[in-house]
Amino acid sequence: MADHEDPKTGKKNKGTSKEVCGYPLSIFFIVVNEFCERFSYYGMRAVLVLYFKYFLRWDDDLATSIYHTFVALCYLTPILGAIVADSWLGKFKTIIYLSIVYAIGQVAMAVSAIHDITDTDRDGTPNNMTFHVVLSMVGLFLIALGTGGIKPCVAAFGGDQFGDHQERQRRTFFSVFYLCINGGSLLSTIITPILRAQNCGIYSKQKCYSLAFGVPAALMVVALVVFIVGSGMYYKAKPEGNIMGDVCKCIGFAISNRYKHRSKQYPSREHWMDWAEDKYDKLLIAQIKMVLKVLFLYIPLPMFWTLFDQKGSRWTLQATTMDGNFGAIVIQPDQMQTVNPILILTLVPIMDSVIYPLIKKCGLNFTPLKRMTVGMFLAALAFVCAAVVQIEIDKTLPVFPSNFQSQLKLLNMGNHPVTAGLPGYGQVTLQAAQASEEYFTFEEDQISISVSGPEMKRNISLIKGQRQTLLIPLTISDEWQLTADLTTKPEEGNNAIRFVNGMNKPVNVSTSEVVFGQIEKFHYSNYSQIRNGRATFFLQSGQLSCAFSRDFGFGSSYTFFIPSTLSLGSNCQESITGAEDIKPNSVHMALQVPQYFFITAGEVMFSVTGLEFSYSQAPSNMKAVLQAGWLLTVAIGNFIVLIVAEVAKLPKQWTEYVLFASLLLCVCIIFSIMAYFYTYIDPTEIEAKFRRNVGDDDDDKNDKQRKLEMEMMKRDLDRSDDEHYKGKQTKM
Ligand SMILES: CC(C)C[C@H](NC(=O)[C@@H](N)Cc1ccccc1)C(=O)O
Repeated sequence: MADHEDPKTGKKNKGTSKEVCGYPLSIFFIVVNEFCERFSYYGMRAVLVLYFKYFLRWDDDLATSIYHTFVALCYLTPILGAIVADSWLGKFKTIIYLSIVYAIGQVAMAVSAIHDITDTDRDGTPNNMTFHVVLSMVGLFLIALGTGGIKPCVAAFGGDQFGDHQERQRRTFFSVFYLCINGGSLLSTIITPILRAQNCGIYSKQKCYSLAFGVPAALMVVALVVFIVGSGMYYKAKPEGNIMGDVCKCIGFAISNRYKHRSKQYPSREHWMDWAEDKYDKLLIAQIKMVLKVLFLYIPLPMFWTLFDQKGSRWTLQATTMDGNFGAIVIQPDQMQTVNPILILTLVPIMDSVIYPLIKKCGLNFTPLKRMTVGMFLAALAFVCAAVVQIEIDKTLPVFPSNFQSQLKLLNMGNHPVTAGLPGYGQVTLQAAQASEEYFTFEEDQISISVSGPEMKRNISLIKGQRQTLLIPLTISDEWQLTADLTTKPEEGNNAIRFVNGMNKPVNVSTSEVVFGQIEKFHYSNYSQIRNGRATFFLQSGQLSCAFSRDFGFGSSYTFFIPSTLSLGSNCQESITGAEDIKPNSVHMALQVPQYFFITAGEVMFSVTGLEFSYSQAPSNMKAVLQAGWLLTVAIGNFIVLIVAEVAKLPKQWTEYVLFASLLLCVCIIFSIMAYFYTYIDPTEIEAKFRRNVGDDDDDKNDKQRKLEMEMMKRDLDRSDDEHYKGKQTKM
């Protein structure tokens, strides 16, 4: 039997697997597994909302709530996976079984997105939507169970591969692990939207969601195979029975025993958990103390994730009000999110090889808890940057009417100039086919407008809180029309475009992608969304057929007017005029880079460190449980986003950013105080001391001596130093 194998079990001992450059070879399989798994998870997530909206045909509200519930579930299930791993199956088997569940879930999603399965009339839309909804919900549930369940196990299992002599390598492993997470997620968030945009199908070609889910499913199978291939090389710590059950019973006993002995006649004990000593093993009590100490420290942490997870929601919404034209490339608002993994891939190596060593060289002891505090501070700073950007954006946003106001624009549909008298604004002259530059604001419910050339006078009813355009007709006998205009910026950085037909006959308008439909004479079309860039519009009315092109930025709204003078042979490019109802976004998306930089630098300091900290401070039999505790802070953070957004309905977005920054700053101060009183421990050392003591039980030591030793150990546990971080007593 090889000397790196346990003589009793024949299994590998910790830190004794084949090494490459001082690293156990087994971790190669673990990091590749993580890369593929994260590709699978983030790739599927990237197209999920669109799948809900355009395939299942759900409305925006339902799509976003199911999406957030799914994400929250993914961070709640780690606790299940961790309990199963630490108490029953062990991490290796848990990862294998839950990965199979996960892969089945991904395959279910891919199958649920094949429209041909229920498209009996072959019109391109599924005929039995229930089948697709049920299958996709089952798929998502299995994925949440799988991804969440294996998450705490994979990180802890990776940490397990290192021996006590490989402390430095283990820390590097957690950085590489984080790089793999972000490498996988970056690639998939770029690739799966491209796959989705393809057309596929047997009977009819539709957007290819099945491929966008199928590739992540395949990657999950690859992740599983890679993990199994490494099987012979892993150190597999054995689960120690129903540890979570024992922990709960032990805590329960300590509390009830303390209560029973509440009278002053009983001497107090150093720690409330010491009241369990009457019944429970001292080692178990020591391990529970370690876990509770860390979990207590985690209480303020969800606030970090509350800010962090707003990248995907609030910040993406902010980007929709910005200009994403970077010259050679145009960035869509949701693509800004890829800045995070890109920065992670650059910042992690820089931090590890330049910044941290430099800080060490300066003689500063930059302990994990200090790093996490700085990480929180940087995240708060990111939100201050977001607030500053928001203030800049607000300056460029249109002023929409309040609930006590209404706004009106005028559009002269005639061939001659007209002068309109508006209460409070005097005389406004409009050339033929011209619209007023701005909206006029009124507080009245009704106004009287007199127009000269031809003479007309009308009473106009206005709607509070609304914007309207008054179409001034060609002749007195024609109808006066009021359009309902937008009172919000168009979504997702698109441009809202509509047409007013000033001709005496209907006209059809379309682009290669959008059909405005037939617009009756003197009527207007609905708004249609046009993406940024150049768009060409085709007009067709009887014999008349022409086209004109316009360049669009982001978030604008235009009303294009088709004049009555347009006829066969007319040049549409020159004849069609456009009124700018909402100006395009003018604040550049590049201004979001500083906030992304600070939040990502914060993430590197907070999350990468926290991952390793959760491993290093956990007792050997509760490594996965503490990883799950760490991930639980992410789940709670996500819930806080929902609650705060609902409760604190602030009038201005920038004030909400400042509120979040201030909350995190307060939490950061509280955390730094808590961290100051935290003393790092070496769980292996403490556990070894307790075990040694149990082994020595047979020796004929007198009771007094043993009691003294136990006392010293207990004190050790409460005050122990972390030699890896300083060598002397290290706080914070
Ligand atoms: C929240 C998780 C505990 C940490 C980790 N996430 C990340 O590393 C993100 N930077 C990944 C990402 C990718 C694309 C867009 C936004 C974020 C994880 O997933 O394990």
